[in-house]
Amino acid sequence: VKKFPKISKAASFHQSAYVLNQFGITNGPLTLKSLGFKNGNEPTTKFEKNKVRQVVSTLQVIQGQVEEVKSKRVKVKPKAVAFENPVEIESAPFSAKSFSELGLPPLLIEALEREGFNVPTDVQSAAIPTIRNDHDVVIQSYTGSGKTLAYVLPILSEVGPLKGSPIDNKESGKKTDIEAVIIAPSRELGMQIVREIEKLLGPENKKFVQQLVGGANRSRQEEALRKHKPVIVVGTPGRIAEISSAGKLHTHGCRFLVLDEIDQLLSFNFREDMHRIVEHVGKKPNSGPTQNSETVIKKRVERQTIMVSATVPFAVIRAARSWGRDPILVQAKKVSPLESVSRPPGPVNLSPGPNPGSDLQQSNVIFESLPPSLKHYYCVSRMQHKVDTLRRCVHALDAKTVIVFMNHTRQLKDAVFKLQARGLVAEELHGDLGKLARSTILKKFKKGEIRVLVTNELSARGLDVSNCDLVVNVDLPTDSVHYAHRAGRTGRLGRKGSVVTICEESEMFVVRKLQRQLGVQIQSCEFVEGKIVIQEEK
Ligand SMILES: Nc1ncnc2c1ncn2[C@@H]1O[C@H](COP(=O)(O)OP(=O)(O)OP(=O)(O)O)[C@@H](O)[C@H]1O
Repeated sequence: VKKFPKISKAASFHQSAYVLNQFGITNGPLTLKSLGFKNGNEPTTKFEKNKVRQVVSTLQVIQGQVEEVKSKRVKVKPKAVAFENPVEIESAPFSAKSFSELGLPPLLIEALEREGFNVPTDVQSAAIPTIRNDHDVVIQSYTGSGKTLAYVLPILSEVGPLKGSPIDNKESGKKTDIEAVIIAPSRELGMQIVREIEKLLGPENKKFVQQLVGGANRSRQEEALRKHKPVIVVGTPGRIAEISSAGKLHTHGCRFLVLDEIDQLLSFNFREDMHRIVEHVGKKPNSGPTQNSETVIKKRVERQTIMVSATVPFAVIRAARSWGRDPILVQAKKVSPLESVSRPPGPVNLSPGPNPGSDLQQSNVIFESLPPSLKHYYCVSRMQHKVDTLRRCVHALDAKTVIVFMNHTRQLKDAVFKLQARGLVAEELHGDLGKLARSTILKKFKKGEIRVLVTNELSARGLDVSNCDLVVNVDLPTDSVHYAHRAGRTGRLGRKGSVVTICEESEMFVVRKLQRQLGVQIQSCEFVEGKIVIQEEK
């Protein structure tokens, strides 16, 4: 290996990249240029310098691997870096103070300001430049940290009416192809993403995004595709695959494919539809590859794949490697090659078996998935007293907006009946209700007209009710991934929130297991005379 004198951070970066190249373990397009530095020159701004520092330290970990392999003179093979030794970033090099620092177009910044979004969250600061520089990514950060805008903003900066100046956009109105496909596992989540995009587009440009979720009228959706010619579609896997197979949705030239809640999209019931989607969306090359010999960057001819979730079990890493092109793992204060993530210790089912989520149960949740501001408690109660304990819990914590999780619809309905009988404004939300009833209840809950929403796993993922201050598990979640998503309905975007799990004595071992797997303290508590009493653990 040729030795390079250490001149500067940028040069050191090139050295790392060069060494890695020699061993054939470059992480694809992770170069200065690819991260947005003009011509790969020495970075000048503070933001650019921070980026280099971060990328250098990321690559140094891999370089360390190379050195180790070299000294042992064994066959060089990409080797995953154990995650116990992650790339630590001292400060937050990607924390931008404003959206304009991230190079978003002026019209988009105007729209953000109009909607009251002034400062990007950490994960947005990290994800936006990485996606804008053409990388496939896995975005992982805790619930409620703003992952939706982390991918929506780079898409809107390339696609639709907000991408350029008003003058440029006279032309862009004529574009008719689908340019971004966003997949979400549930109708509710899909609609929520659509609303987030519509808010930014404004009433006059709403038609640029179209929902294609299941449970809604398919012919109306097809009619809207024909009539409005949207550039972004958001939908559930079944409906998108269905309309695409019928030849009514043309996505071959699509530039972005987003898989939101990717770990859930990997479950068995979505398998066929997901297969069709990843095989078809953006698969038609629109121009031949061009290669720049200096920087070894290939111009992208296929879609850019963006995969998102708060929980990233190893199954996601595997899927991302096969569906994405050298994907990069983007977290709140860290950007690293996906290669640096190794399989967590313990048994992991590597074959995509028939058991949905078997991987989720067997492999650890390998990243922080819970907001740090959350407080976790558990309270022991007999089965027949659980609803009464719930009621006392709501009063003791003086919670105003409460989401309660239960596992079985019949018991869920009973619980709502009991709460209402005791004077609490409570409603049920589950899959047995019609779609109209579901959206009406959700709207009322978001407006604060319902104090306690009793629901099941349907609402665990992605549901964004910003002022939810308490989550209660009346039935235990099936595993730590489900706990994380349920808990994440509160404490959104740095707000305070509490999670209370009501369990029987015989279930306490499950709570301890959750505590270990998630790396959080779940304190024992009781509700006495309208107050919460926290008990010291023996
Ligand atoms: N930069 C920002 N400034 C203010 N509010 C923001 C910003 N980014 C996102 N939000 C708001 O924060 C809330 C949470 O965002 P979002 O739903 O995207 O979180 P998430 O990380 O996807 O959560 P989950 O993992 O639960 O799906 C939303 O109401 C969103 O509008």
